[in-house]
Amino acid sequence: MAKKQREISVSEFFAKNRHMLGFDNPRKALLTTIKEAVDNSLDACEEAGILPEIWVHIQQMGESRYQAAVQDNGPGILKKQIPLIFGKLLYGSKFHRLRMSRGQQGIGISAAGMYAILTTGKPIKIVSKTGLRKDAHYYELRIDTKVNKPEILNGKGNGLDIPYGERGDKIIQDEGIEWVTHFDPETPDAAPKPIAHGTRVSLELEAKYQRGKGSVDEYLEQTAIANPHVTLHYTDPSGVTKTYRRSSEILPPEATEIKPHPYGVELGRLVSMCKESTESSLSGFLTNSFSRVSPSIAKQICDKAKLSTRMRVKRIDRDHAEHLYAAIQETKISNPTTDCIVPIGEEQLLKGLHSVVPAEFYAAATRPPAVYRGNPFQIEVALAYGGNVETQKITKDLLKELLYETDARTVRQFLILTFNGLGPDAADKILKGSKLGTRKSPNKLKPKEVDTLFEAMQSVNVNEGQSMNVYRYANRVPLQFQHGDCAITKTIAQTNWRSYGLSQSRGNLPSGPVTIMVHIASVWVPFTNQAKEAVASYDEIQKEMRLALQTVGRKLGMFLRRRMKVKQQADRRTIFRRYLGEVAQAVSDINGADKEVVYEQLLEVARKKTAEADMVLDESGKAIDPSEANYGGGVLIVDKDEDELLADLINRPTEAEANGSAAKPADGEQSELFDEEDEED
Ligand SMILES: Nc1ncnc2c1ncn2[C@@H]1O[C@H](COP(=O)(O)OP(=O)(O)OP(=O)(O)O)[C@@H](O)[C@H]1O
Repeated sequence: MAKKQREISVSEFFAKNRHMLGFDNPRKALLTTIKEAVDNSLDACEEAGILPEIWVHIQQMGESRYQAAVQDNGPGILKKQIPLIFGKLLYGSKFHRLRMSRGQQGIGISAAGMYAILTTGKPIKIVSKTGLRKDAHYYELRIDTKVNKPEILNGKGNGLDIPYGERGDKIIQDEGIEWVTHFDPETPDAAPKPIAHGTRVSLELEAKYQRGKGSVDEYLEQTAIANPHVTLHYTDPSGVTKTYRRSSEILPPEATEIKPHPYGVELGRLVSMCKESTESSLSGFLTNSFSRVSPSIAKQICDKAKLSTRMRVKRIDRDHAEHLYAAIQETKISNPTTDCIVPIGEEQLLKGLHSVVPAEFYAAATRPPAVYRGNPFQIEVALAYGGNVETQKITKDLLKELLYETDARTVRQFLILTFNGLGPDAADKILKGSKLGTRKSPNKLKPKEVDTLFEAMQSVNVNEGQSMNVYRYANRVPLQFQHGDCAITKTIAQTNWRSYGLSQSRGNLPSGPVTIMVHIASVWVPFTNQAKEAVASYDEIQKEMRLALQTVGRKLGMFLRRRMKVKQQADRRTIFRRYLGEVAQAVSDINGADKEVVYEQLLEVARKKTAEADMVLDESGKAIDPSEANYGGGVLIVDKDEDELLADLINRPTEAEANGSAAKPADGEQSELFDEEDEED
């Protein structure tokens, strides 16, 4: 047995356990590859203070083979770093620091390269350039899993330098190197600007392209929501390019790096920090290695641990460290600074959500920063209510393509798996509407059946059968898998949405036409696995999520209650007004009174009787002064008709009343005239 013992390299381990990194099936492998590359591009651009522009290109190379390429206008990578970044697992700039970024582990893109090599044998190709007049570098490399080291395959093991200018252009052409050279011109007649720097990575891998939930398309769309400062060009395998243009020209403020907080450091880490420290005294070690430790706090810790402040750090053994660790827990140390967190912000959240999810009502809430295990974090929530379901947004051609692509066995399963927020009840309703049997296979539908399915998807009202559509984000990256295990989903399901006007069965997501996005921003997001798919359930994190959800929930409840009350009273007012003309005429016929005066008086009574249409309710449903009607910020009400309805009914007389036309019960056609106006209302 002893002879069989040998070291296992980290890449050998992950090659066997690729599911841990998000490569469990061909469809997910394509998504993870794109995601790792795009997240890196965004991190690199933001760190360098560059407004990101990213090109994503997926091409089908064989039945189950795709090439995924991602290019950015980031700072580029130094020549000698390129092989290590893309050809060595656990190599990166982000792991050893506490700074908010999308990547943190140093595994992502090299793991994608390793998966590509394992499944197709094709090397990962990288072009990188650090300035307009600088050489670009082109590498084709593979990861040697036995030793976890890069192996450069082109340029006799040295890669290829591409000089600036025509000579370089020729090399690019001759070698067939893919590289977007210019930005799209801002106006059709403007000269296109050259791309001065950036990185392009392309990989050929065994993969499956399929839209719907958990797809590349969904990831890119959700990325656009949470990153309104990014322009994203996406060319899908059919060659269609979709561009998400940035809606904000402002980069998020730069995130600052912080030192670890003493409360967040475990014993083992404390021991290794002592070993690695170059400080001579214990006091110096404590004050310089941790945040929020002043010399006086350091003294308190040392006193409690019964160690001298001048003790040499190198002499600290496990026993000392244990005392030190216990003393840290007993000492009152203020929370870490939280200015290292950069939230998206309520305004940007509303903008982002509005640009991708058409709805009637939007609310957003950004909580103040908080701390878990010594790590600062911040929670944000945005909610959109109303609007069309995804099934109503698609074209018939797209439906045909989706039916062809899916591997769902039944049409019912296809509907649930493909469209966000479409629960089993809604799928059943559509099936019933289309009169298709429940067992029909989506790939085998006849053209006529596709037509009826499409019609049912457009016409059947599935608002009630919809379940809440949840977008989860960590440091602006969408999380698309493991919903059930994620603290975000759990907290949403534990929140009581019934009190905010939605229906919900206990412990489940509420139903209704609602999309909610929850963002956790942190210097270290506690993921449940290396594939970074779900957030771990720390009490502190769940508490902050709950508070943010309640804030937007209350605003939604207020909107729904207001809308219902106003609508009820508006209906009543409509009915009254429909008959006032007739009544005024009849009264005038009986007693000779001036019918216009009678009409005015009756109108006044009707207005008073339906005064609640003018009433504004607070979040607990109590009536408040209309001038104080205020959701407390972070709210966007979009639907024009709805807005006009509210404004008209709450604060102003109707247009007809204002110009006096409604007050004239002149002839027999009067009631019809009212009817028309009422419908408009
Ligand atoms: N497009 C890029 N432009 C500039 N630097 C990059 C680019 N892509 C990767 N890097 C550098 O390469 C390093 C390794 O990237 P990798 O995706 O392997 O890990 P990571 O982003 O640090 O962490 P994670 O494994 O959590 O994604 C990054 O830390 C970054 O410094």
